[in-house]
Amino acid sequence: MTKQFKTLDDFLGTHFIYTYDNGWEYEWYAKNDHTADYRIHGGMVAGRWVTDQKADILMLTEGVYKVSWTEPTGTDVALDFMPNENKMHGTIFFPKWVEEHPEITVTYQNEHIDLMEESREKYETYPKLVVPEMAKITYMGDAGQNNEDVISEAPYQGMPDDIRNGKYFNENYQRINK
Ligand SMILES: C=Cc1ccc(O)cc1
Repeated sequence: MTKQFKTLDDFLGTHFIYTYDNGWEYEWYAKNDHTADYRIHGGMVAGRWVTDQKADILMLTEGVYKVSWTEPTGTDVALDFMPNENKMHGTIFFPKWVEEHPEITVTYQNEHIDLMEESREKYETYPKLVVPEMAKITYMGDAGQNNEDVISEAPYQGMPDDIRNGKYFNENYQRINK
């Protein structure tokens, strides 16, 4: 994708893959002006995926976007995207229990909201683990808003490469192998 990002509308509907400087690889989709979907390919909670997470999404200045939300696990997230520079910055605030039991969160969260809410009561919250990292954006795709095909299955080994190599979506940004 070579477009210059100028407005909030330029950002909404964009699908990203990026690698944090600590090596964690994430995939994130601006589904609409108040919703995000994501998949985690590498790092402490690799394998986790989430759709329809409510988020606050705004443009801070031309081409710079801020996204923040709080999750059923108690994890808080603040992301800053600078797509014109192929960079973003993310800060993840993990409750202590996610650091100690990451495996509980490695699933399609939407089908296990009760378990996330039970776990955040059962285990400890503090001290939180704060992970602030810069990331390099390795893929951007214009998926359009409210595209349910973007994040529609669990992550698998090689998925980011399939997406980057044009093997995952057709010309209408629909998933090829359904
Ligand atoms: C915990 C979720 C999460 C999603 C995207 C991202 O870049 C960081 C955290």
